[in-house]
Amino acid sequence: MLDGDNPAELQCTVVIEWLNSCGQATKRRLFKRASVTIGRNEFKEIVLRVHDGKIPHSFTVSDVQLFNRFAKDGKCTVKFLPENVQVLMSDCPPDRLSTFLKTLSIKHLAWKTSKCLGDRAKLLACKNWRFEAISPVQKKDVEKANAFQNKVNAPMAPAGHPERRANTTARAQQVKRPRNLCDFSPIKDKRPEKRPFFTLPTDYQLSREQSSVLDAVLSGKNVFFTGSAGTGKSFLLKRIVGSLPPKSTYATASTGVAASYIGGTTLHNFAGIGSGLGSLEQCLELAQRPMVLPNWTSCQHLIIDEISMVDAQLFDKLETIARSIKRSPEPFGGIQLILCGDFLQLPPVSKGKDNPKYCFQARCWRKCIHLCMELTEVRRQTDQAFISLLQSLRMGRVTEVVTGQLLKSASHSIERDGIIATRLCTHKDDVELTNENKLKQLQGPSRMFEAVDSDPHWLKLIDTICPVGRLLQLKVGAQVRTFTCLRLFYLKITYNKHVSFACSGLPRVQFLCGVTKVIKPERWVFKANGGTYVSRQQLPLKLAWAISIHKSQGMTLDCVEISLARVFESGQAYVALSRARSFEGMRVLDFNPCVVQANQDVLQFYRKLKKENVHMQVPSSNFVSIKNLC
Ligand SMILES: Nc1ncnc2c1ncn2[C@@H]1O[C@H](COP(=O)(O)OP(=O)(O)OP(=O)(O)O)[C@@H](O)[C@H]1O
Ligand SMILES: [Mg+2]
Repeated sequence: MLDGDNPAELQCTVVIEWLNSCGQATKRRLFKRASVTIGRNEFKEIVLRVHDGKIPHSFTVSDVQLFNRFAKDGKCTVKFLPENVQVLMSDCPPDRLSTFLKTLSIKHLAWKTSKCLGDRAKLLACKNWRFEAISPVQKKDVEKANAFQNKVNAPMAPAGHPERRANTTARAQQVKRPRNLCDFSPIKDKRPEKRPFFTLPTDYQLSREQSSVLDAVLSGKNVFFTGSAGTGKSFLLKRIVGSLPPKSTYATASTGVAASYIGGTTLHNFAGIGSGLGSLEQCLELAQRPMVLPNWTSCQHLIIDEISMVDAQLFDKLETIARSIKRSPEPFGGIQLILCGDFLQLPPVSKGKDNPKYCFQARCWRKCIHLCMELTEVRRQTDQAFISLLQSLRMGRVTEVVTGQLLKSASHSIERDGIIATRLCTHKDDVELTNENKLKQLQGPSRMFEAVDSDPHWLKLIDTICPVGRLLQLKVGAQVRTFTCLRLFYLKITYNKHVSFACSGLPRVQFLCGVTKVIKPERWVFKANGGTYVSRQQLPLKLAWAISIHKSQGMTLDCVEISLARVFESGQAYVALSRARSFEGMRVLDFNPCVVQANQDVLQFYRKLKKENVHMQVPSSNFVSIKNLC
């Protein structure tokens, strides 16, 4: 069971170090799992308490340094200057750590604006030691913290002016900031003056149904959650990744593109079993190589996105490997599974097999999954008529009205400002051909940009996970999509831009909104096996006249042309059509109702889940227990 919703409490590994005047630790205590809580003492001062269920250690947060450079990896250190003690926290769920630090920062600065008691007054007050949990951050706390920061940053009043003293006191009270390390208060002088330093800690909001999935995951259950395209499954997965302890959590997906959305790696790379087509013994041997074994031994929470593309045989193999390596008879060796995807989208890749089986048809599925949940609210599209059209296509139902609408869309004029719609193709060679031809048709010389990779040994992995290629050829007028690194791995994609070149030789991209920007190389960092970090530095661009439907799974597109004549998989047409944000932004070429197919086994599986739901009469209609199913 992991910690709940309290933003002033964290469950993590803690080391407390008592330092001497040279900064060396004279005493050290390790708490493998402790709760760190922000509270107040009997004098209403802010206190940080570390408790592992035995004797608590409490430190007053008066004069502190905070080292939070690695907060996104779930690590940070708080140094208490008067006591010369530091508390090192690690393996914190990154999102929770960020909220915790923000709460600490606001409460601490708000407290600094109040009247503090001196040591003598405290002695005279003769109060008993007390620790009470801190109240949630209120608007007034934020206002006080902002007022304090404004005072610190205000220009110095002239000597002798009454405000001079106030400035000086606030500056002196300001949290000490070590060089080259940012603390939890915003960096001084870099912000426009009028902007508040803090706002109420509002995490990006999950819908009610998304929250109930998160709760189920945090309660430790093995969860499979599904939902049609655009219901926010990957959005929620990112939040789940940020809410689990990083050391024991592995975020994976069946494809490299999907993995990069959630800041993870491919399931194959995590498992280290090559293609997974070898015998169980061979796969087990591969999984026990020194570079791979730590993945398995440290993994306690395994996340898999786009589960519809994971083959049943592979899932069964992984389950056996997990039990064997973990030496545990529990399903999946006791690893918590968080699986996500829509089985009515792309099926597992056949790799020579005639009829690959879906993951839910795996022998171990039933014993592995405790809960199946469904997200029902579509977030990608807002037009209800378009959402209904997509829903019937998902179920493989193509009425005459639907056919008529899709045929009509062929005449949609979606090009804007000379930008051609991105074409979604069924086959990879069509994509390459389209992009190459379009580039060739442009006048003028081309420029080649080569990536700088950290380690050629990991080239294959980098090529699979990194959204940008090693070589990028561009010409003036090329249509590209841009990828922006957000945080350590997450990326944001923007489409349909035109290229020219700046004097520096770097491409200048004109965005759809009219803004023009010179694009500089970015660095993508990935975790390879054995905990090594590998990276690629390259321009965050890719040619975007065409993308394959397989690569587009998980994307949202504003301006898209879809060619469905060579559809070869069930769910493929639905994946392509459901990428469009709006019906008006989509043009379907050569539509034929027979390309829309929903797999009968999947439909039956979903029907069973729904039926069970009715039997159980669970109030929330999307909450289903897997018990007695399949
Ligand atoms: N709670 C939310 N608040 C704001 N935006 C959201 C929320 N949930 C999802 N979205 C947005 O909805 C869009 C679709 O979300 P997402 O890509 O996660 O859907 P999905 O279910 O994974 O779709 P697919 O099955 O196609 O992969 C994204 O633009 C995402 O940012
Ligand atoms: Mg998704």
